[in-house]
Amino acid sequence: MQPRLQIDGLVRFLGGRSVVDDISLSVAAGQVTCLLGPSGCGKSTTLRIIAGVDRQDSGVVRLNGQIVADDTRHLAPETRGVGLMFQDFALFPHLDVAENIAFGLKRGKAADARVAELLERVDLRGYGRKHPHELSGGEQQRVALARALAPRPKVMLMDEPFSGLDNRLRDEIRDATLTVLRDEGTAVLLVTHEPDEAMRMASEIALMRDGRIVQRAAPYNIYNAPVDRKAAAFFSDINCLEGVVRGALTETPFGQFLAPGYEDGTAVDIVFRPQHVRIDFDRGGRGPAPTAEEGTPARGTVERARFIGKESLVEFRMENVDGRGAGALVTATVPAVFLPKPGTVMWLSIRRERCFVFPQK
Ligand SMILES: Nc1ncnc2c1ncn2[C@@H]1O[C@H](COP(=O)(O)OP(=O)(O)OP(=O)(O)O)[C@@H](O)[C@H]1O
Repeated sequence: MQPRLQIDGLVRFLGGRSVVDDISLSVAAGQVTCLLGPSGCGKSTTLRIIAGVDRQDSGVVRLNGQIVADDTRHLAPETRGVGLMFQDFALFPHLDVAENIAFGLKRGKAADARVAELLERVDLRGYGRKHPHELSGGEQQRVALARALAPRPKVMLMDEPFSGLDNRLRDEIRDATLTVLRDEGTAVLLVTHEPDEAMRMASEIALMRDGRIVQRAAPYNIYNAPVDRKAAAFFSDINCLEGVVRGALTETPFGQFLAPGYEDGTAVDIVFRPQHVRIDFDRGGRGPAPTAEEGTPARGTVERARFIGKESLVEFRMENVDGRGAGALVTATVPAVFLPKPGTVMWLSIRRERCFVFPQK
């Protein structure tokens, strides 16, 4: 199936540097792609080029198979047939909800029917005659979504559309928005700097850094197979042990790790997430037996334990094991209240498949 949105080799120079540096991606009908990355990495500029409110220095934008921007062509934003939803989703204050939603439509029976359908869809039946100031933030957001969807855009561009909402409302609105977009079969490109939002919304995440896409994958894959240490760290706190490769292996307090493809002497980081650390009590100086999956357990001493709402964070100082990894700090999260006293000795293990070995930069 032809992608609804396709961009190839987009480049944009601003302030003497390329803030968008050779970006390519495509989004199919019914798919939500999240452009995720830290502030200033070029997400909004990419979106603005696709919308037609900014112009690329090179590259091609295709919507529904048609070129809308390349070296010679630049279709005006209003002729591109894309829906836009930005951070300040400002509704027209002097128009009521129904008039806001109908704004981009030709007046008539079909428009009335579409407005009624959308009011139903965003769960605002009976709100048509209200004015924006009579609505909560979440309700205004849903009107903005309905307004953007009214002309049945095949592609929807969203830039941090939920950032004005408070936390609890945000989750609810995100889910509701997703349902509506899926029902409409819209191809969505959503810009966000929040990994949680991307994990929650995306069929595919395009992780951006310094104007480039460093990894494109489904949320599960990007979380469980990050392309480098920074990509791993973007989604959660990480633990990092340092090692040196010898014979395609590297030694850690948790035994040897495979480091295939690295030359002897390469300095590597062994990266794993705190929620993938297993903790066991010390039984007379002994811990659990090593297994193929969990590797070799290693002993650590609790330095600090904190309860942070849903879970507890426990920090361990690792013991010296045959000269390996002495003094490394490892954090484990436990999904409950678990607050061992500082100085408590415990055994830590990590599932092999949850560890990533990256070259040190
Ligand atoms: N008109 C401009 N002149 C010079 N530099 C610019 C201009 N517009 C944007 N930039 C720079 O381009 C980079 C990318 O900006 P952009 O808004 O695309 O980033 P972003 O990833 O969307 O960030 P944020 O999440 O903060 O909006 C930033 O470093 C910004 O300072």
